Amino acid sequence: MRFTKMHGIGNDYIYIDCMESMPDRLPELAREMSDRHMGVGGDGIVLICPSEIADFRMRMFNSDGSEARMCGNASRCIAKYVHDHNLSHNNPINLETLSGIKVLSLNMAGDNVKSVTVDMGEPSLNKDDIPVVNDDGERCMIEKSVVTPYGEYNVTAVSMGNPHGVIFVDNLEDIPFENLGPYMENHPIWRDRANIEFAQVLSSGVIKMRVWERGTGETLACGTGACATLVASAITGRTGRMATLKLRGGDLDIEWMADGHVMMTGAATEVFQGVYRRQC
Ligand SMILES: N[C@H](CCC[C@H](N)C(=O)O)C(=O)O
Repeated sequence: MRFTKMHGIGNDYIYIDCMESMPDRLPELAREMSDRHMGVGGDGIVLICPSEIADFRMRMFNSDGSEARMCGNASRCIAKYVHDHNLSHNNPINLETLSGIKVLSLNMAGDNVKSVTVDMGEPSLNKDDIPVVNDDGERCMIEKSVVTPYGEYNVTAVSMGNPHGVIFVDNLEDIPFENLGPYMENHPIWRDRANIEFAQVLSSGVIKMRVWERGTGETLACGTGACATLVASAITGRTGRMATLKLRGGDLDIEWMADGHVMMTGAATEVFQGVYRRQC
């Protein structure tokens, strides 16, 4: 099985071109290929498939085998892949996802893809959309206090087509990330677990963040998580509607437009291609 290893500012996935055929037992394949010792190694797998309603269709599986409804960093890498591998010369490219069609704009330098801007669509703060277990009759969950064995934290729930819990802290160095991340990912307030973002606002236009992803654990970057963090920051008055999100793997420029759509711009990198011998 041929594959291409790519990353979006360090959020590394294994990309499989499924324009002709689709492997079976995808959760098992995701777990096996993502293993960093006995497989290829990655945060998960991403399938590039034909679509009847867009240019391409994305399916994305976390390293634990769970399928996600949207992946921001992978969307940018798909745009670069289909351009570089001559699958399409459209610009923008329409990508079908489980969270609707996303529009991917290639920012070119000559024939090289310098960066990609993704229209991530509109966020939702409605607890039913995230989904959050609704135990207090509130429509949204904004700065809700959650008591944990590691201290009390205020959580803001945002959907970018997938669930996010955003926690603002004074200093990212001072949090018990390895314990708090999985605890919050699996907290019973989430019906389907959640991606957890820890964010430190550095200025009105710069936010530093670390992310514990649902189904993968810590990643060096999370595109949907960066968008969710910007939205949470704007609605809680910490920043405006545009900021640079500084993640461990690099920066993303995010803007929450007046029309409600969130635009995310960042790099996409192809690292190597290979042939995988399936074990399962
Ligand atoms: N772990 C996420 C999917 C990957 C999202 C992230 N890698 C991104 O770039 O948006 C979830 O289960 O919803």
